[in-house]
Amino acid sequence: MSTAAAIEVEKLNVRYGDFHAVKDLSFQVRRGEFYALLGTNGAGKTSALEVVAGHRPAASGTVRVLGRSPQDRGAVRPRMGIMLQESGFSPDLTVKESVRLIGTLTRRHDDADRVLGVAGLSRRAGTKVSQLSGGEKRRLDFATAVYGGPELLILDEPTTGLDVQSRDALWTAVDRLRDEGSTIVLTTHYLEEAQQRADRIGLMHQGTFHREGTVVELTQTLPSVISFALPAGAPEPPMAGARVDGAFRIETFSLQEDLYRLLGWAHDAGTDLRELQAGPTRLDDVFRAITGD
Ligand SMILES: Nc1ncnc2c1ncn2[C@@H]1O[C@H](COP(=O)(O)OP(=O)(O)OP(=O)(O)O)[C@@H](O)[C@H]1O
Repeated sequence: MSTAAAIEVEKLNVRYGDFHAVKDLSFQVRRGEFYALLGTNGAGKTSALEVVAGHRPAASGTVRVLGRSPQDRGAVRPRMGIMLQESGFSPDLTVKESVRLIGTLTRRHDDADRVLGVAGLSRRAGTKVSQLSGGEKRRLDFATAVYGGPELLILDEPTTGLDVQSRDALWTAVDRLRDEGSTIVLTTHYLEEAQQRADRIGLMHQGTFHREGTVVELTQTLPSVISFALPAGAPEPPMAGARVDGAFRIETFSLQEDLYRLLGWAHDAGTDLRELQAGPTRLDDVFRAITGD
């Protein structure tokens, strides 16, 4: 395995008793890359990231983080920020104390007030963790993950439960870290978050990858769709397509070309293309295709 990668996972297996949650999963995240691990509920994303974070042992397989074993916490934790789905803060500590404690435990250095500002928690600095709302706890998780501007940032569903402003603030902070060269690994069920930012995406279902690639590589595996309706008595359109409830639905890998042809035909025939819709394949479509829904 090369040491140029931020994360190297090879044939990772995670088991819970008899249940095989992650099956022979292999992937690499390059340094400076934004990598999104997407998938269905229970696909095994968190289980895989917990191994990468050093929180869970693998049943088998090899995992290297920044060239080290994730179990080598003394070497890895100062360089890696982690926001998993469940935080383990002491309820009696204040927000600021919690951030400082994580800094001490991970041996990362930063200005606690700066980080609380980034996470929108400045006014909550002296509040006990037990008195935070769900969204505020999530922001505290984020604050501790970005404390010290880590080289590698792991974000497991970071925006779940956050209001729009908090989400925007989180992405601003992540984008800044990325501009500074940090590697980002994200899981999310908001596919547009990944579609907008990820350099590459791994799509997981039932413990393993079904696809991996850039957004363009993933979406070009499925056709785009052109749909429209025609007025009564109009001639047949120039390309074959399915007819659903009187509307035409044409699947194509040459969207622009076919659209051009269709518009030319409608113009020449003097026909309206009613409710015309045409759009590139979205990540949601690829996602639905792998899960068979
Ligand atoms: N501690 C555990 N004991 C037993 N089974 C578990 C445990 N943790 C997770 N699982 C099971 O392993 C599978 C993978 O769970 P995991 O949390 O890794 O999925 P995920 O892809 O992160 O899902 P989600 O998108 O719903 O968060 C699920 O079927 C889950 O029920």
